[in-house]
Amino acid sequence: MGKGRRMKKQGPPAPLDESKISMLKKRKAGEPDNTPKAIAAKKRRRSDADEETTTKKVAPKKSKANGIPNGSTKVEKKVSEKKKPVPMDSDSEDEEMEDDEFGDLDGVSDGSLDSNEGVERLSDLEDDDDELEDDNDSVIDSDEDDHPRDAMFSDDEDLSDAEEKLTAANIEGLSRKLDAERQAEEEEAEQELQEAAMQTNIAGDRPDVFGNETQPGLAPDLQLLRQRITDTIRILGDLKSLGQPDKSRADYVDLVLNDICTYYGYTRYLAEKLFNLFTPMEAFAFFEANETPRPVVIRTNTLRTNRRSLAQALINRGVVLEPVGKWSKVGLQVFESAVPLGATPEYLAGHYILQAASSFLPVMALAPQPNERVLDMAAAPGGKTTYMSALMRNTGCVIANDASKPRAKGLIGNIHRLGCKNTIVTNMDARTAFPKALGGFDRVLLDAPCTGTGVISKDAGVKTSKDERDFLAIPHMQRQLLLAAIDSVDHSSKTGGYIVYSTCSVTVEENEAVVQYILRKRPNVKIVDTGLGDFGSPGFTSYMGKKFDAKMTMTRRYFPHRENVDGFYVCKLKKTGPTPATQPTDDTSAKQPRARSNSKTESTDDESYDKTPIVDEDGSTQDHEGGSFGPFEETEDADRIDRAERNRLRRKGLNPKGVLNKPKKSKVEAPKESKSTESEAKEAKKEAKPEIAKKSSNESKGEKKTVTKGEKKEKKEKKLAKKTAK
Ligand SMILES: C[S@@+](CC[C@H](N)C(=O)[O-])C[C@H]1O[C@@H](n2cnc3c(N)ncnc32)[C@H](O)[C@@H]1O
Repeated sequence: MGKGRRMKKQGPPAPLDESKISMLKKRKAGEPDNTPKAIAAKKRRRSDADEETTTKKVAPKKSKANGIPNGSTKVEKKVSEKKKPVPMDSDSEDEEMEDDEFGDLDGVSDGSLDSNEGVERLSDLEDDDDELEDDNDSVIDSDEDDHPRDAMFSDDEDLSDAEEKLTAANIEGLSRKLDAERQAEEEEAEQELQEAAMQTNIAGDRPDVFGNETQPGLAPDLQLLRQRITDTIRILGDLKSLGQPDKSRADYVDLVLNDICTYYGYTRYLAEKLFNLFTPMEAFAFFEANETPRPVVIRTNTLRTNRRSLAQALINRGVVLEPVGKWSKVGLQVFESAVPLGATPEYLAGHYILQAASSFLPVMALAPQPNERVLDMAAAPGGKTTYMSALMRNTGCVIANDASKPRAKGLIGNIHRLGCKNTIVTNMDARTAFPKALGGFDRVLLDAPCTGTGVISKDAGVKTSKDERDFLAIPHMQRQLLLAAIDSVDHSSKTGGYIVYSTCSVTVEENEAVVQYILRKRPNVKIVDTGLGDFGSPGFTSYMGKKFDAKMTMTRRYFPHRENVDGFYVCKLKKTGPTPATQPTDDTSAKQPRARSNSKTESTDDESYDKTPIVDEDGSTQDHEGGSFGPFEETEDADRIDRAERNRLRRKGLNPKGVLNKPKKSKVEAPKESKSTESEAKEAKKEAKPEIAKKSSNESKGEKKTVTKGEKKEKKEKKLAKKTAK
């Protein structure tokens, strides 16, 4: 298993410890380090002396994408021979992550516990869960120096003899883990030191980063390239004193973007889009974080067991783990494993699911309650559905829908394995199926299909596969889905009336812009607090000169380089009134019947009707939907998508007229999600509704057809009824 970020605790980043840098400086200068931390570390090392260890010279840390060294100094590493990586299954851990979170789960066992056992355990668990609620405050982060192991499971368990035994059994692995953590920290500090030295070197003069162009035809020197990226970023941070007088900011941005494309392998289009989300320095950290995998996390299935029993069972199998962080009561971060995590008896019995930490968040925000009616609109492979089912303690009903048949099969596999008995799986295009087929839900989760820019470390293909067209077509679909989600909720639900919208993408087009759009289209919803606390960062209220609703700060963003989790976005909405009777005709859901409502009373919550005009940063009122992301109207979206397609073909050297006039299947037809496999994507193509570009002109026909069929059916039924009456 790799070190560094994978070993790091998931959560808010710790503040930079400057003592680390001075400590390393001292060490470099040959001075003994007499800080209490260093003395404690020496003691620990001495007590480890019995352990069978080998001292190896390890090559400098390499960048995963291109194999270039990150630093120039060689580090002496103390490596335990017993150390094992975390095997996710017999093939590869990353594959398993893919499989679990996004892949096809055909063939997954449906669990080995019989139903009686399940029922018995359930009653135990309910007690456990109550304990969980009460004890959460006592969690001590294991990063803390004082007796971290004692407190490891203190959020959901009392300290006891069993815990001591558990700790003892795990102590060897944990000490190795601590060594690894310390080493990762030292490496990081070393790198910081080098960067600081580099910064000091260039602080005095104005470095000429434009001078060393790669010779045409020659492979770029990646180490030099990396150096130039850091230099340029440094210059961009203080252009006035470090920039060349004849060069503008745009010149430097252009240079660094080209270098980022060459170094990390992004298309220029995507590199620019992602770079613009951050300051240059932070953008660099983001691109770097995408090169290393996130920590392996499993979620305890509280329908089958509790976290403590699961941890004990896995520790007995040689797994080194600890609670994922204070923010979750069911997550366990796995550091090492002697066994494949996707094939343990506990896995097969449905005691846990491999699930990325950030995937917990939308469900925690939705907070489904026992006995509610809940819809998971895009559910496969079911990580979130099964969590919802567990939070509802197998009561009420979860409709788990997915447009892809093969993925829906995987969803069924997981539902069986984890023992969810309150779940019904449907296989429909959620844009048109809801609320037409079913509505009036207490809560709806829309974990939308997206471009996957938050999970590049899992799927590097995103770097080159997502183009302008995707960033128009996918947000378009997300808006349609979100409108359908809102219309499917019962605003007068006694316990709910909530919608959670989430994506594993970090772009504004797929997140704040989608939410902004629906706020304008559905004045009967308002943004509410996600309940996820301070974890993550607030959503953007402005971007590239456009302003969004002030409440957008209540939505949450998560980034690989900040929280060490997959990039994610979570927005919670509350429906406060019924869907307006007259809907604009530019979205599909507008043409559908309204959600089933239990009450005819309208909400009087004026706060939800935020009529404040959205203004640009220059003060002008946006006279179109969504500002620069709009106008989001069906026909105009189709035009934009067509234009983007023509540009793409031209860039490829093809004649758009010749190509586009041929009858062909559009890429938009299958809202290919970065996480799905190719076969799933093909299936999704079959399943998905007609392409958006064609849709604009055909939709009205399609709608008419449906209406005509419906009318015919109605007439027939009336005739039949008359006959019967006669
Ligand atoms: C981000 S994944 C969902 C992951 C899932 N929520 C989980 O936690 O396991 C998005 C899903 O949306 C599905 N999808 C795409 N277009 C859809 C549509 N129009 N209606 C319903 N589902 C759709 C894809 O097949 C994919 O499984």
